[in-house]
Amino acid sequence: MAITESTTALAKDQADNKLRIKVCGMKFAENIAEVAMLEPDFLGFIFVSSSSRYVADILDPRQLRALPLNIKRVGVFVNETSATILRLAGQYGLDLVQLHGEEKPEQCAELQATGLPVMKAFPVGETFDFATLMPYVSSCTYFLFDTKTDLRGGSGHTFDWSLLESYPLSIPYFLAGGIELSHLPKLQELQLPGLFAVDLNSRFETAPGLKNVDLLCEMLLALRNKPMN
Ligand SMILES: O=C(O)c1ccccc1N[C@@H]1O[C@H](COP(=O)(O)O)[C@@H](O)[C@H]1O
Repeated sequence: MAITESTTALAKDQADNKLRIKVCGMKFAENIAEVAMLEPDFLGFIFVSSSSRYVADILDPRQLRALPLNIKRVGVFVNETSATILRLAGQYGLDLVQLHGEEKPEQCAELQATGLPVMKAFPVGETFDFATLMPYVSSCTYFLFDTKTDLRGGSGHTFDWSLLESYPLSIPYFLAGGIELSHLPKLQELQLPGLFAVDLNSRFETAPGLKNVDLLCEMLLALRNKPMN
């Protein structure tokens, strides 16, 4: 798919102004099929070998390619080469890649130029300097904000979401980091400019990569009709 087609297709997704939901860190075929029945907008797969959610040595790529088309497949990478990302994106039929390391704007641009949309993740500490985002504006379809910790991701910790109240850009973003069921009332009230999706991962697990389907079902049903902001 050419860059203009892929970004236009994703932009069309935003037309109804509904908050999107990504369930990340999926690993096991049966669990993936159960979670897919809940119809999240995005399912995420970790291609980082140091993660306990690493998927590449356990999941048959055909199972990922067989997911319903309305669920976008997101591959999560940390400081991986573009050649490897593109190879795995083709093999697993990824719709989008989430770059969770120190990837440069040039690499994001290189990947997007092939027609593969890029979501660049940024760690958020006690403060966040939005100027950090500027070099990435022309080379990313989405941003993702996750809690800054010693881990690369999947920490289970939240950050102060009110830091995003002054988000100054038009690029939509995913909110990540330790989101759990108890945050539901806060999420339902949340009004953040640019917020496009919430990302659910370790707080919905019974073991790394194994999601609690009942817990996710409760969260997805409650968030399904929430407007983005
Ligand atoms: O989940 C992982 O193991 C992981 C490893 C390396 C990079 C990113 C990873 N996960 C991402 O982390 C965020 C937040 O997860 P959590 O809710 O705090 O568990 C999420 O976007 C995952 O995609």
